[in-house]
Amino acid sequence: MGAAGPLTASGRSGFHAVAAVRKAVREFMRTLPESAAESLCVAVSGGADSLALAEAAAYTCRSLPVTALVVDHGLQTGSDEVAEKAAATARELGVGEVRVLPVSVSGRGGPEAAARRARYAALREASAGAPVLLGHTRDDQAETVLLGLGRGSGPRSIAGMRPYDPPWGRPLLGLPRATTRAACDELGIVPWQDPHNSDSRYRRVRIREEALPTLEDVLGGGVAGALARTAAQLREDVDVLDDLGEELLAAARGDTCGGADEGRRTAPELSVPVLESAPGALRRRALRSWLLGAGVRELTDAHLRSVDALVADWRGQGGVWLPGDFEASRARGKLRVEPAAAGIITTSHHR
Ligand SMILES: Nc1ncnc2c1ncn2[C@@H]1O[C@H](COP(=O)(O)OP(=O)(O)OP(=O)(O)O)[C@@H](O)[C@H]1O
Repeated sequence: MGAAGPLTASGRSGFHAVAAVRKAVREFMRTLPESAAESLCVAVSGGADSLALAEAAAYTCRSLPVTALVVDHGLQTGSDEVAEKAAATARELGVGEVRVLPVSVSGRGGPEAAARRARYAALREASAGAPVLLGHTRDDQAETVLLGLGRGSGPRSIAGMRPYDPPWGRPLLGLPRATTRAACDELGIVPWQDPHNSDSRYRRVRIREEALPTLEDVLGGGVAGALARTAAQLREDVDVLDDLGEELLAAARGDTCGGADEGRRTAPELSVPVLESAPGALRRRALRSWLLGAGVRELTDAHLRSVDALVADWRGQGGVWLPGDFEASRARGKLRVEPAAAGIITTSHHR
């Protein structure tokens, strides 16, 4: 079809949605640091969002090598055909290079979560440091915010997905999903409909099909946009607080201007008096960053608050158990974290 070609050559009017998607990509590209804009990948599932995005990237970034990456999870029979069809459509839309990445899906958390992990890992590896554009739209953002609110998540979650969180780029976060659907119509392509997207056993699907329309009835149209705007405002605040948390962490580690030495960076002890003097919101940010840096994963708010209690509510309690068999403890005015097997004597566990 060579859609990018004929659309440009004919200069036909009426391609409003295609133009809107291209504009979003152009504006996104302007925000990238120069070093990140030498080549580009687009993650293409074959759905309307990522196909409209692929066309816009190929058209807008003609001077760059653009590669479409299609992940085949191999979960359903025929998944290879879906992937090949997505790849063929991306080629038709003008993408120069297209790669299908077969992945094997296994591990914890059910097939959906495992597929998602495998997909992001394969995309990251195949992109070799280039930005990877994803087709998340404003509606996806609104759903993410509502899901976070329903779980009682913290501000980082409610702040939603970031437009650029290297290597992931999300140029379409400001556009409604209807625009990508309309763009596909204008381009004359029929996108793949993921059966999961209409399976009401998924909470996200019910948010999309039931909760958001109800909220629109009550609050008026434009709720998705409003939620996305709230998320964007929150992101600015979260970024400031995160930076302050990092400063507190550096102070608690006793870093000098030159930064911590290598040994300290991997398992630094933190000064309790420095942490004690800070507000809880910053302290918990500093502790989170410290624990992640030490290799602790899957930290919940409850874990974080238990570690924080070693600082702010100290009653001589023992170590705090953390996922991955780490233990945080306090002794002689210092906090430390290390693998539990290292022999810390634990008098109380927070499992
Ligand atoms: N099989 C796939 N191959 C390549 N890219 C994909 C694939 N599936 C999804 N993507 C990319 O991820 C984007 C978001 O898709 P989807 O919402 O289904 O994925 P998700 O990562 O599970 O979403 P979320 O991040 O909201 O949980 C798509 O627009 C596309 O860019």
